[in-house]
Amino acid sequence: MLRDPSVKYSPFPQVPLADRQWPSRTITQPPIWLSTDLRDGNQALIDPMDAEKKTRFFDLLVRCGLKEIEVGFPASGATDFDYIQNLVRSGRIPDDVTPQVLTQARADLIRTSFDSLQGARTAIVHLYNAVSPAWRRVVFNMEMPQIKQIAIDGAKQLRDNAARLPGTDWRFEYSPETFSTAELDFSIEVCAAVMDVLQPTAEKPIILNLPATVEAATPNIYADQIEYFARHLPNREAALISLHTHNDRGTGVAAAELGLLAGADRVEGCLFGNGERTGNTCLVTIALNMYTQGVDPGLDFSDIDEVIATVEYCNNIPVHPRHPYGGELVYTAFSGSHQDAIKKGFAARERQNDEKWEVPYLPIDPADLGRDYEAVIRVNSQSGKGGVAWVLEQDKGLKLPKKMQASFSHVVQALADQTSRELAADDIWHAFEAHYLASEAKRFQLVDWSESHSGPDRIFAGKLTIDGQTRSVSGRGNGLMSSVIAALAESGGPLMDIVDYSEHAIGHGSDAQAAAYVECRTADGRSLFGCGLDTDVATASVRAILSAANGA
Ligand SMILES: CC(=O)SCCNC(=O)CCNC(=O)[C@H](O)C(C)(C)COP(=O)(O)OP(=O)(O)OC[C@H]1O[C@@H](n2cnc3c(N)ncnc32)[C@H](O)[C@@H]1OP(=O)(O)O
Ligand SMILES: CC(C)C(=O)C(=O)O
Repeated sequence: MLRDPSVKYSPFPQVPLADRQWPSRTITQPPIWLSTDLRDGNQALIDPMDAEKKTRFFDLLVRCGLKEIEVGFPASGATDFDYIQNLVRSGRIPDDVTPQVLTQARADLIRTSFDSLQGARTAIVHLYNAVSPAWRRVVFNMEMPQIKQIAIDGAKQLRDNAARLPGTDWRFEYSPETFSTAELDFSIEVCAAVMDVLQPTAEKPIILNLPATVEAATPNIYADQIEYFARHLPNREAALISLHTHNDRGTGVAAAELGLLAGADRVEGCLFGNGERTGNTCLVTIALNMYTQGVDPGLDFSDIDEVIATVEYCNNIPVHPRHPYGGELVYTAFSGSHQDAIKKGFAARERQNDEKWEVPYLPIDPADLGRDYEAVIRVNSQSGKGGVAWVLEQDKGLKLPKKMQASFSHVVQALADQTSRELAADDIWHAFEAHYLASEAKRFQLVDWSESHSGPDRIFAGKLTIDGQTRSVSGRGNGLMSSVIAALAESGGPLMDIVDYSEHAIGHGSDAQAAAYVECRTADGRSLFGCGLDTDVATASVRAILSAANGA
């Protein structure tokens, strides 16, 4: 790296727009969406999609609600050309979906592009040529007037080919490629020249797509560029302004969002941000960002896992586990304070009377995307009692009292530190079983019991295994639990008092079980926690006392 990067790189200049309006606007309605997965996404893949993959992707895009889909670059070769022709002939393009194709501004390529769409009811042909200084100099070795002429000639080809194939309702899109690094007034001049040729109207507008072909500035600059363009373009009402951002600086989504504030009508992008280099703007993220602001994006990602599976299959690229909204880990908290807040958020939700979503650390309800709540909390060495309790509740229906949660969490923490890995629900359950529930290794185990009354007292008569020997024990108290404690004390067990008791049902009907929890205090002031599970609630509480005694 250079000590002084300014010898090699220059800061991006400001846009001369003193009275910019976009910063005080909000997005209140969705744009027109175009998916370029089958074109910009596809051209960036190691192995571009074959017809089978393109078909699967196309069908997915239709299911997600895309109404404009860039299906390929027909002049690139037979793979795309044949796919597009077959797509048109197959009848699988719904009436409300418009296919779009991209072409360079070269007469033969434009002709091929039109031919690929022959027979389509309606279609968009998208023409591009780069307009920025570096491309003019390096790629084309041309001055501004010649670059403008490429666009004008291309527009004439669009017009003439549309006249050649009148069976289709043709629409046109023009991209001044590299718009965001070009002189704004020149982009406007070129777009206006293209409009002069194609004569769009408010009823049949041209799409002017303004790409950040390579993202080179902060998103506010892109927004300024869009607002400037929209305010200075002649005959603005005859154009739909479209955004096409790339993610080179990691702000492709932000740029598109600010571009919408700046007055754009349409957004081009790819699912999960596939595309050249760092990718195109992610349509899933922008759409769901709107959704979480209460704006219906008009795209349906309610089965996000199906979307991911198809996208990963077709692109042969995994969706990153931290990708917004879709990533495997984006609704998962491992850390204790997040888990505590999420658990409280879900508990508060059960008590509230409306749908408003206010679960801390979860910006969207995972259920809206077809995800369940199982993965929202996972346990490792960073976790806390709330997380452990959540997993036991989700997995086994156990609702541990708060102090017992804290006590058991030490057991789990030790296990996580020892194993240095995530603990699965099964690991946690086995630790709980080993710690609280009956097992061969426990000192006191229940075999059978009965209860009788003597005046105000209760008399517990139990058959227990104590230190491996089956023995009959009995105890007297003013309730069942105190009589069990008395029986234990007379049989070599600890002297304890009950400090806290709770119980709840697990499940419903004849399969229901009772869970009982006790906190006992020993003569020397220690707290012992116990849990008992049984189909009978009284037996569950007897087991809970024995469980606490086993902890002594
Ligand atoms: C920003 C983007 O994503 S743009 C889309 C890019 N996508 C693709 O390129 C995928 C499909 N492309 C292809 O299959 C091929 O590149 C083709 C069929 C388009 C063209 O193939 P070829 O002519 O063999 O090669 P190539 O792409 O290198 O052509 C470069 C020539 O086109 C010119 N050119 C580049 N872009 C354009 C344009 N938009 N309009 C007119 N001419 C252009 C270049 O200046 C260069 O001209 P030169 O040969 O006189 O120097
Ligand atoms: C052709 C245009 C729209 C493009 O893909 C880009 O500039 O990134």
